[in-house]
Amino acid sequence: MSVAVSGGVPITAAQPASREAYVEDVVRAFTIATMFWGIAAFTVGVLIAFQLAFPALNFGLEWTSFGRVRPLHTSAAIFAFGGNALLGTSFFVVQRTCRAPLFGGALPAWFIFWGYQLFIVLAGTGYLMGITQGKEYAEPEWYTDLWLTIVWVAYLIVFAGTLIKRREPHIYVANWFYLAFIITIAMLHIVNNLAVPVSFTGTKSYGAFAGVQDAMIQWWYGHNAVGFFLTAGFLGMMYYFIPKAAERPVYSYRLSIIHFWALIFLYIWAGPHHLHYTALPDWTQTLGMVFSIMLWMPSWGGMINGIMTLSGAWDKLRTNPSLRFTVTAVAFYGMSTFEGPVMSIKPVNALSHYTDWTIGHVHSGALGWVAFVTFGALYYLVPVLWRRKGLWSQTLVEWHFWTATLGIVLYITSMWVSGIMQGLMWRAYDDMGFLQYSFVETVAAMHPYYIIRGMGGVLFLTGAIIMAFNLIRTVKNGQPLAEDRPAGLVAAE
Ligand code: HEM
Ligand code: HEM
Ligand SMILES: [Cu+2]
Repeated sequence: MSVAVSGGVPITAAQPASREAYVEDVVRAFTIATMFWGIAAFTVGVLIAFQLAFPALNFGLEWTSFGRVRPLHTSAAIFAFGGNALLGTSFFVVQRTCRAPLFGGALPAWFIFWGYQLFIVLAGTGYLMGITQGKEYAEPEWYTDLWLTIVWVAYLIVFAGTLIKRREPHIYVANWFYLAFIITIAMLHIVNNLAVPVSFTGTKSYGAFAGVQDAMIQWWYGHNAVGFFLTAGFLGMMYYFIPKAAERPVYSYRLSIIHFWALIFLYIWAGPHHLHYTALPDWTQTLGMVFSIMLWMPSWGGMINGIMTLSGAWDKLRTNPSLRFTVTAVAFYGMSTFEGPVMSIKPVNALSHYTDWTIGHVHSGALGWVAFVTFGALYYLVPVLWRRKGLWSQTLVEWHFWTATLGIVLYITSMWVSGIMQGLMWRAYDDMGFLQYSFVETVAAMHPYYIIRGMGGVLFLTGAIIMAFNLIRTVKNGQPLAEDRPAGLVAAE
């Protein structure tokens, strides 16, 4: 079936496959890396969740303290788990929708794979040793940043090169989103990490910006890391894997183009919603708020397009393991992109900022959207890449789905309650005009919610381990496809 063919000469499966083959070994490696880093990131997430409930788990050591392990979690989740998923699926999708093997063949792709893993290890080990720039989601020091820049440029060349030598007249919409992700992340990474190293043999550097300009650049980066790493790239995934699994064309091609450009144009301006009530000029904060509210529309445009692609194929939701996850992911995407604009409204942010409400918002996006869409992609990819008839166990998919969903619900609801309670306790005054609660009283009040969140994390992690087991079994014991389909270039798919 072809989701990508539009216009031009219709290509049929009968057309002889070319001698060239898709580069698939690297995609298989990225798939394994995604699974591996996912479990690592969730495990560290569970650890820091329980550290907040039981400080003894810091073990009194600097290397295992919350302050060092937290960035390990965020980077492992976003860049190692999310990043490997994005790189791997983008290489899979761009080849099939362009009917062209990767530009440059397997070698540059392997360089990107190992280069990216090296970046992850350099970053992670640095954090544990206390090497950090102190910028959230951009913690790695200058040498790691430089290395990532080299790998990323190679990635851009391979991806764009494949698009250029495509054999399809049109560039399928998933690739638009992947390309926007690659280009924008390059720009954000370079500007936010402009720094002068103290020496070439040392790890320390000083950033190019200072004061409020530094804050502005950092949150221009941070917000757009959400917009382009955690959103645009994963929308690319949505636009390939939902239509493929549903065996239906995208609901509206026109909507996909409109919400693409609207998303890109609006996201870039919304960063100041991270700096409400700071030294940032007031008009800038209002600008960030207005653009955030407008962002609601293109976000929901994407959600509608993803969900409506199922119209006429709703029954597949029951039987197709991949769709189950991707469609639930899109629903969570809709939820977190509704919550985000609400939280960007200044009086709302006055309550939510610094509280667990933000943490809940983050994880409804991270667990519900980013991780679920990735799980859906993995359930689709593994049988295809390893030429298996289907997954080893449908029942285990069912178990994964429900443990993970329950885990997310526990995580998000406990953070809503604790976040709003935290915000209200901080601002409560007594009759005499004194603060009603000391800070430590608000910390103690959080305790039960931190335990609930931790248990949610355990469920989510358990689900991921079930998935890994099922996928490994699929590779090892799954029924091979009767006819080993050649990896040659057939009709764009
Ligand atoms: C088992 C699953 C997970 C658990 C238990 C977990 C737990 C946590 C905890 C306890 C924190 C620190 C909260 C605080 O400082 O108060 C945190 C922060 C964070 N996590 Fe997770 N996490 C999980 C999965 C993920 C995933 C899959 C992603 C991304 C794809 C992610 C992204 C983040 C981010 C971005 C932050 C920083 C939030 C902020 O500063 O506002 N997490 N996580
Ligand atoms: C229309 C879409 C969205 C808008 C307008 C939005 C808005 C916001 C706002 C206002 C905050 C709180 C800032 C603060 O008080 O410090 C926030 C935090 C955050 N959001 Fe969103 N959000 C959106 C979607 C998403 C999605 C889909 C994800 C994840 C996939 C996400 C991830 C995050 C993260 C990681 C933070 C925490 C940043 C930090 O302080 O470390 N957001 N967002
Ligand atoms: Cu933001």
